[in-house]
Amino acid sequence: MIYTVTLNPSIDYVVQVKDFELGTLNKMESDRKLPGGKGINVSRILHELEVDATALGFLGGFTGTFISDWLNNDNITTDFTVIEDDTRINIKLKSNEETELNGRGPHINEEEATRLLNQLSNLTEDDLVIFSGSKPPSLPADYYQQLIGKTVKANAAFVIDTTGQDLKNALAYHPFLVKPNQHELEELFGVKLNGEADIIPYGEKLLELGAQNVIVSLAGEGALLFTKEGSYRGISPKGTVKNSVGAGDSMIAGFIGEFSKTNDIKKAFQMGLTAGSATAFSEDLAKRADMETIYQQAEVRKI
Ligand SMILES: Nc1ncnc2c1ncn2[C@@H]1O[C@H](COP(=O)(O)OP(=O)(O)OP(=O)(O)O)[C@@H](O)[C@H]1O
Ligand SMILES: O=P(O)(O)OC[C@@]1(O)O[C@H](CO)[C@@H](O)[C@@H]1O
Repeated sequence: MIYTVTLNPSIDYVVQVKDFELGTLNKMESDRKLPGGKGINVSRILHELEVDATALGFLGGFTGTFISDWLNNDNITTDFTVIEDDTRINIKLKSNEETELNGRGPHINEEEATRLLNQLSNLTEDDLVIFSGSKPPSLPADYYQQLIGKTVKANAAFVIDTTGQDLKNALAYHPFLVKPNQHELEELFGVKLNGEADIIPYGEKLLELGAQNVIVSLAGEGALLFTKEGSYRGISPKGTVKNSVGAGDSMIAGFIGEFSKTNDIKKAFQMGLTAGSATAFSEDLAKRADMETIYQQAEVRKI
């Protein structure tokens, strides 16, 4: 079974404003509320790809209810840990540029944190857990390490899509996949990277540090995949970008979903590129039909 873990879900409040101006009254042209949080997005795309997965994470309050109702309505399997505090609301402001305003996240008490940890006690070696996104500040600093410890103890595989120290600490436990974007890779190693030649040594370094597979995603420029057997350049389909929120999550879901069906790393990468781009070309996350339409346009070349 595949599990996604979202420690910090959100309602994504997507608002469209024409020529947004700071310090004045702006009127929305349109607004919509979507269930968000990186692992939840991964679950939604896996569901589109007809791959079974269960969404875990913390949900609470009226905002939490909105998210669980929405996912239940879409027949997405969930087993959330219910908390007392309200799940956050993140603002995605679309104007001449895209601006994001993300909350820090709710308070999570010790009993709630333990409850989610205990859910991982039932993992087996047939399971894969996808840990995605930020951690509310009230959780212990080593909470991701505790979750990964439980996963590894059960011989289950894991993917981690987060930033900074949590990502660094995870590498020694041999994640099946990590997927920093260029900015996250630069932050991780304290460097500025210009182009593929600069990026390649740092992608390889993540393999040396313990990751089994590494994707460095480069938005419209596609992505690079590093594996023990070789490296690949991924070229994304071209299209009109409507929304970049969730493109990275879609890429992870496409990759893992396809790998779980075929065990073929190149096909998995092609589907990762496809799902990321299909989301970038959609108002919300991609639908299955969007992915099928552009799959052949995504290219994978050996470096
Ligand atoms: N403008 C775009 N045009 C085509 N494909 C895109 C575009 N933006 C993203 N993608 C696809 O989605 C993948 C992931 O995007 P990106 O590198 O922006 O990830 P990310 O920074 O983790 O995204 P986010 O945090 O917005 O979810 C890219 O490798 C590419 O395949
Ligand atoms: O604060 P985090 O967890 O890093 O990111 C949260 C978030 O920006 O990521 C998703 C897109 O990837 C959105 O649905 C959500 O609002």
